[in-house]
Amino acid sequence: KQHKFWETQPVGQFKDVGNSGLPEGPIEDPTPLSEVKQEPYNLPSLYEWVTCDMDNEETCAEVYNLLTNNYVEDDENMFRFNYSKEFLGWALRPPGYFKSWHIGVKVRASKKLVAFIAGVPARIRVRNEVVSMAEINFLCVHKKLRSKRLAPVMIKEVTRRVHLENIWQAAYTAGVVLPTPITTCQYWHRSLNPKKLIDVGFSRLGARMTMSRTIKLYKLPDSTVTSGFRKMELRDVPAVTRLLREYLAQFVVAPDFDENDVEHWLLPREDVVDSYLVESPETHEVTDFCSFYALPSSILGNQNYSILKAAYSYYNVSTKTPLLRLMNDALIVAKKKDYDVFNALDVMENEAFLKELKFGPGDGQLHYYLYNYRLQNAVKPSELGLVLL
Ligand SMILES: COc1cccc(CC(=N)NC(=O)c2cccnc2OC2CCNCC2)c1
Repeated sequence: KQHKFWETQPVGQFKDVGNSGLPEGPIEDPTPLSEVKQEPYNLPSLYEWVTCDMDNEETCAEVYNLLTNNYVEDDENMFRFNYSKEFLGWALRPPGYFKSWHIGVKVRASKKLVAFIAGVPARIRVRNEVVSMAEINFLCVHKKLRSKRLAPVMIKEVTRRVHLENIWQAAYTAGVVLPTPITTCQYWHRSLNPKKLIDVGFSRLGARMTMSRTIKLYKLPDSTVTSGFRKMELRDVPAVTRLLREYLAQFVVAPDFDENDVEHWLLPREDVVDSYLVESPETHEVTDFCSFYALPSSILGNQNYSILKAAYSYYNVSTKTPLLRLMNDALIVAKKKDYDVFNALDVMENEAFLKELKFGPGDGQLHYYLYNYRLQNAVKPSELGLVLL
């Protein structure tokens, strides 16, 4: 019964794990475009498909409101992701994006948006193969329409529209185990505003710890310590692209960023994404890079606070500045920008700074998946160079 839908899909199946007879790579071959289903999948008659034009303020607000009230919550239902409209506009419109991959479901009668799923194109390298993929994200069904089996038909519809653009693979993450994770990551949190985190129930006062002792434990300097540390600017795109491409080459799965991608995904945008680099004062060479994105959460049911300001570690490269010092500067700027917590996954080389910089382990895991692409051996989180929003 479990995974009835996923057992029908070209994904690594649990029964095949460890079967070294199956080759690494695409599971199914591309279908000739003429044979791809031309018309949308059937929805229950009360509902209709809509394409959400994220250039349109009103549509962006509809998607924002649906996610704000119905998207992913933590395991204890105390917090819910609250992606901002600006963030959604950024996340869904990278170079080469397809409007047709921003898919909504509306109630025919009321025109109310009750479900959403989105994809964006990405070139992802898997070992030595660069594969054109869709990164699928923001699958959301209104709380009142759960268990109506809407998610499978939405996944089939976005897959159909991705196929129409001659793309046959996808990457996605989930907090739940589906057939079959390519890796499972642990998430970690670094308190920046411990008093608020304890007040809202995100953290608990440590045993034998007082509040003042806890505040002192997480205190950070007022300014960064690395000389040459500054915000990334447009003129830095070529250097950051070189630095990032060289760095990501070491991972089994990683984005194949070009300058256009770097300009979109890493140039700072107020309250969306922040990027800093170290430019050597002597040689003016860009030697290090760190970045984080802004993903607040609604706090469900607290008298004093309604929003948790969270920064999420994005891509970081250290070649001259020790990673510890680079990431501590990232914490310092995040604190300065009034973030309450700095989150990170144990991907790439993050493990090297998590414990040292006083991150605590989160109580959940994030699983990474590839669609229609078999990876012989599971990837360790430290071999993963891909961060999805
Ligand atoms: C604190 O507010 C939350 C609101 C909803 C869910 C969670 C727990 C959770 N599920 N966290 C993560 O998935 C997570 C933890 C650390 C880093 N990235 C993460 O997820 C990213 C990447 C996947 N898409 C969501 C954001 C926390």
